[in-house]
Amino acid sequence: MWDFKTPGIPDENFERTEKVPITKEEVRTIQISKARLKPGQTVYDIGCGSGSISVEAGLQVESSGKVLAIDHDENAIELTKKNIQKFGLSNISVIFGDAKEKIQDLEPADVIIIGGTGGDTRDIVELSENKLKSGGRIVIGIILIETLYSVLQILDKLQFKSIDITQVTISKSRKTTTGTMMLARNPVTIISATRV
Ligand SMILES: C[S@@+](CC[C@H](N)C(=O)[O-])C[C@H]1O[C@@H](n2cnc3c(N)ncnc32)[C@H](O)[C@@H]1O
Repeated sequence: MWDFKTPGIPDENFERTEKVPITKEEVRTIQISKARLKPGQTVYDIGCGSGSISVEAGLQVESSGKVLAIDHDENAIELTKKNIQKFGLSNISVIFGDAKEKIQDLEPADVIIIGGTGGDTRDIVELSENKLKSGGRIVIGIILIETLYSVLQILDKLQFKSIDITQVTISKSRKTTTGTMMLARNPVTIISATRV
């Protein structure tokens, strides 16, 4: 059982597989912070991958809230279920399928977190507009510049305000024979906004 509510659970605490990418803990921490989660909220984690965002969100919204974790990859769904079990959470439901279809049947959300859905991200953002409650938050993690451009274009046309764009490049230390060097990871852009 994980005892802390602070975002940024170390990656090594999650079950991992080679087949499923995980949003690294430092980026995850920023995403969770931008989501401004509160107890009792309903959250979608779209492209849940390892389920690390779902677990962090599940802890933040507490047992009075819920998280709907969606992925179209069976390996991701299986891994997410393992991590939910590992952290002993009962407020996360897992949905297998394409988020563009599955999102249509979901109850309205307070927060939608979208991560690494590549070419589908623009369409998922567009569909999210009608699924977010007024005042709800959207947080999008983006790696590809094509995705970034398409999301910026669509966000401007939708009913969102306070659009914030943050790009981070995390470097992590590695010991060498002569000292400690910093190794840079790829930049990640995090867009967050509030539904009007
Ligand atoms: C970078 S991973 C997300 C990592 C996750 N946030 C974590 O912390 O483990 C992106 C995920 O999005 C999923 N995905 C991509 N397009 C999707 C779509 N249209 N519907 C559902 N899942 C999708 C992929 O299968 C993949 O597991």
